[in-house]
Amino acid sequence: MKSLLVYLKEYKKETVLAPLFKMLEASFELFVPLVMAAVIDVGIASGDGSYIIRMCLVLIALGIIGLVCSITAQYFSAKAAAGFGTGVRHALFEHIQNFTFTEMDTLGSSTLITRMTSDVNQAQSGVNLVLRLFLRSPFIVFGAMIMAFTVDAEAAVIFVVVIPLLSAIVFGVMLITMPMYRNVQSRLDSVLLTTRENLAGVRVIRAFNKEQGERERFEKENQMLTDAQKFVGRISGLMNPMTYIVVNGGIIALIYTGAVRVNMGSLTQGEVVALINYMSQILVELVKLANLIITVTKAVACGNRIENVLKIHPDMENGSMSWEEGKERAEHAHSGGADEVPIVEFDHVSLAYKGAGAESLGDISFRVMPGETVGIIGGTGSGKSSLVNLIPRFYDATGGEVRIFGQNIKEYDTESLRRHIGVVLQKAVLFKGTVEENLRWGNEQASAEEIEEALRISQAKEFVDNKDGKLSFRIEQGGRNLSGGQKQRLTIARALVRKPDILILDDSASALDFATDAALRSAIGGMKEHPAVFIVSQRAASIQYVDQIIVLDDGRVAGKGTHEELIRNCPAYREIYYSQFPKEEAANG
Ligand SMILES: Nc1ncnc2c1ncn2[C@@H]1O[C@H](COP(=O)(O)OP(=O)(O)OP(=O)(O)O)[C@@H](O)[C@H]1O
Repeated sequence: MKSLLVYLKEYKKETVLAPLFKMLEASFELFVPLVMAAVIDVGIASGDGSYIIRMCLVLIALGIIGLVCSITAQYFSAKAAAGFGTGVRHALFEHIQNFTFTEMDTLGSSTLITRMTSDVNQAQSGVNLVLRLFLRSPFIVFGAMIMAFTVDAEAAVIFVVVIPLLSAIVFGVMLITMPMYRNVQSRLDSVLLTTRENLAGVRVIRAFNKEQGERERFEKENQMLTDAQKFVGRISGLMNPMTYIVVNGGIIALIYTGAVRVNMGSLTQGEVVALINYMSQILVELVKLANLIITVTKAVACGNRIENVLKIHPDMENGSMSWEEGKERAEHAHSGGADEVPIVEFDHVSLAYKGAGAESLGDISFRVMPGETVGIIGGTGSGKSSLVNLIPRFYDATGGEVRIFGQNIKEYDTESLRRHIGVVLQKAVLFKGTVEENLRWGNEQASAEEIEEALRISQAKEFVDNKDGKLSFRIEQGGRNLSGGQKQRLTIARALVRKPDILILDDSASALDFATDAALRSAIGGMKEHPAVFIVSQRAASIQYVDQIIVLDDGRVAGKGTHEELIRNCPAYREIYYSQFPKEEAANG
């Protein structure tokens, strides 16, 4: 939590003024019992009405001044806490943007959402409360004790016994509950994860009649959260009765001692009332302190969870070479007489995901020249997506080397690298906004002609033209007002608007009919500045005519070459091909 306090730096003035005004309020509060004692001992004892009225006016003045101080403190603490929360949220968001896919996989998005929202809110309330109470409450507790000593040292000994006892209870509860709040937060993560999964997959759940199972899963997670909260609540709940018992015991002792000492003539009635008032003030303040400690305990637990995310440094180091620099080097070497340098080269590449035992890719080697089209085919889980994900450096190879223009991909600045790669992922994701806004994600500066061209190549032009408002047609969240095929075509257009040097289509034509898929491939083939294209597909027809096909089987290259070569030499390819085109059909075709 400590390192988060830097986000209060901009609010130094507020962090000083808020506790100071609270202390000022507390100082006025400490005088109230003395004024009341004077009203009883002087005003009432001598029947002096005007004295009583004057003292009552003093009490009202003390109250008003205290209120003004309190409101001012509240203003400063709220300002500092809100600024702190905004700063932390901003830093967390920025930090998460730098996470690699590996970190995102490890942490999971639901815990990151909890940390960005409820954890930050909790830490913010902690800061707000601390600024107001961390000086005020101990000040009143010790101030009231000192005032009690000035009233009557002998009776005040009771305070010396009561305060440490109360402190022991308060701090004891705090120490016990601290780790429990951490547990509560992680249970909250699980509930959010279940909720998110349920909401994201609501159609599938209904289609498979799994509502009951999902309900039970949610209830189980929710029950575990409730149990954890109840348990910690019970322990925290012990604090108030325990503190009240001790304080009321103290008041009884005070009334008894006071009565004896009033009888002896060494204490006045007003002074006994003042002592009881001080004891009550201490009780109220300790209850506030206890609540403060509970809030702070939660805030620290939440702050630590935020800090743990901020402490994660992406294990992917960014290089400094720009795409243009890499390309220039390659061209320079070629014009100097060397062979043309491949735009992408895999040299004995392997990949084992973090936490996964086995390798998902092993010993993969191939070279792709600029403008070439490569097809990647293989059964489900054979590693096709894993392979193409290494090209924009979504993951780093755990063995071997991926090279772009002959340079290790790790030498490149990832931003520059990704600017030249158009990726169309398996799952078409669009954002709420117009068609044009979505396409401009690919390139904000794209001209109207470039957008039209991208729509034409991706076979999306016709359906966009038929939509109300055409490019201004509003896409709903997640693209739910578009069909699967329309979404896929728009995500392809978005990647094309970027005019990439490498275009990766990861099973991104799966929702298109054969004719549209063929028209798409032919339009990509006819592009003026033809990028190197990687087509990942389960359909042999989609990759049959490409320059090079890589056949993957269980993370290994089972074959590499043109369609004709593979039909002759690669049993795995033959099996896939003939399962989709029975021999007679293939022979006739
Ligand atoms: N982020 C990840 N973390 C851990 N393991 C992963 C991750 N992504 C993929 N894998 C594993 O790597 C292997 C290859 O998966 P990959 O998605 O690359 O296959 P694929 O050939 O693209 O499959 P499909 O055609 O079904 O999309 C699988 O065993 C999968 O479980």
